[in-house]
Amino acid sequence: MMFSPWKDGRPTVVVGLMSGTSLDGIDAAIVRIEGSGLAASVELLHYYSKAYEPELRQRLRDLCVEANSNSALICNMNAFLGYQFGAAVLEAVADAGMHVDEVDLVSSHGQTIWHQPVPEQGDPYAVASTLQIGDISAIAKHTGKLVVGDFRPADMAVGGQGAPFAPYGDWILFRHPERGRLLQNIGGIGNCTALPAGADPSDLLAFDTGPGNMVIDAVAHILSGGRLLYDDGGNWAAQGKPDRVLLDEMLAHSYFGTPPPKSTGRELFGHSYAVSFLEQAKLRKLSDEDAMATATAFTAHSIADSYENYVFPRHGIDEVIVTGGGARNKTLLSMLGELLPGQKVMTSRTLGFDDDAKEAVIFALLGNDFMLGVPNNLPAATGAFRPTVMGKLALP
Ligand SMILES: Nc1ncnc2c1ncn2[C@@H]1O[C@H](COP(=O)(O)OP(=O)(O)OP(=O)(O)O)[C@@H](O)[C@H]1O
Ligand SMILES: CC(=O)N[C@H]1[C@@H]2OC[C@@H](O2)[C@@H](O)[C@@H]1O[C@H](C)C(=O)O
Repeated sequence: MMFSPWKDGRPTVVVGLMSGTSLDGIDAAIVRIEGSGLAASVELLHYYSKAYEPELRQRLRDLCVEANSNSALICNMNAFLGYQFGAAVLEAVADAGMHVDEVDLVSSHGQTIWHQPVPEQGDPYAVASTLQIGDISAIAKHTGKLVVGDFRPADMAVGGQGAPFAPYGDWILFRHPERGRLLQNIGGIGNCTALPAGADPSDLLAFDTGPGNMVIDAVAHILSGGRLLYDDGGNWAAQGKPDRVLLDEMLAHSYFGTPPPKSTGRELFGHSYAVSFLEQAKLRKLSDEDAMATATAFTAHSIADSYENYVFPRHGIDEVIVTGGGARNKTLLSMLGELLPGQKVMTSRTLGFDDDAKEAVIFALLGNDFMLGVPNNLPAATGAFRPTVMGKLALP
């Protein structure tokens, strides 16, 4: 079964949907794509984002915590989010001043609620697994569009981590013939892609560096009594000083000593991590400002240490390009700049690319490849033992 416009080799208009681990909402990128695979070229036509309402965000946060979650809640939310994603597609198209008939495909990441790339030890039933919810049939029936989604399990089924996928788009969007670039996304989790000058896809090195905003957000939320969802601009952290002793304890986490490929999520650095961090901060009598500064320094140091340990020994890097919501945290960026004195640290906006849209653009590319039967995982990034076509299709 081959659909137009892929059958005729025409450019396609795809709505890529991404809902990240920070649980902040739905990003939609409407793009025009020509070609496929790593040779594709992509033009961003419109970017639209819709924040989750606070109650929905809280329910999703609960779904990610074993003690607060159950199968009935997950089952319901899978369908509910499908309709939310469908509605977001229609809103994005209207916001772009386009008609839904102009769209060929919707490609949806879904909302990760569990990601376990390394099976639990000692359980004979344990395998690598990952769960992104937001039913693609609900999106397809709501929008009347073909929908591709549920990409990650396919990579795991061929031995990969099911993440990170960003390197695929980083290579298409940011590779440079003369400059070595290090792309650092700071969303809920931090993930990086090293693109040596004139990189070949097999030279790529990519992995999750650890927490992005996840710990910072949780600490801001708890310390503000639920008033703040994040530390705007990093202003709160800027008023404090990181506690070196606590920071060193945090950086001794086994995740940081594990060489790539590796990926992580709320399972390691979610709510319970933040709660135990705050218990330690209390024992050490840290002020709220110092606790915020320590949580922020934790992300900055985990990123810089990852580069020192795994990237710089292998690749020449000239510039570090930061994307994701963490690019708006000035304190985090200045800490990162201080820890990387030999590097030019900049945001992707400096290069004229709207960093908020990047991940949604990448999922549009992955969905387009799926429709052509083109392998869309990057074994160099995910650790898979072979390339494969990732995704599943729902008809309108
Ligand atoms: N003005 C701001 N100041 C500080 N931090 C901000 C600001 N705006 C956004 N952020 C941070 O960025 C986060 C959202 O980032 P982003 O949308 O890139 O994450 P995500 O895509 O959900 O996560 P991931 O990339 O891990 O899947 C917020 O939760 C917040 O911590
Ligand atoms: C399981 C999951 O949803 N992982 C996300 C998350 O957000 C950042 C990091 O953790 C990355 O591994 C991934 O998303 C991006 C898009 C990726 O696959 O590269």
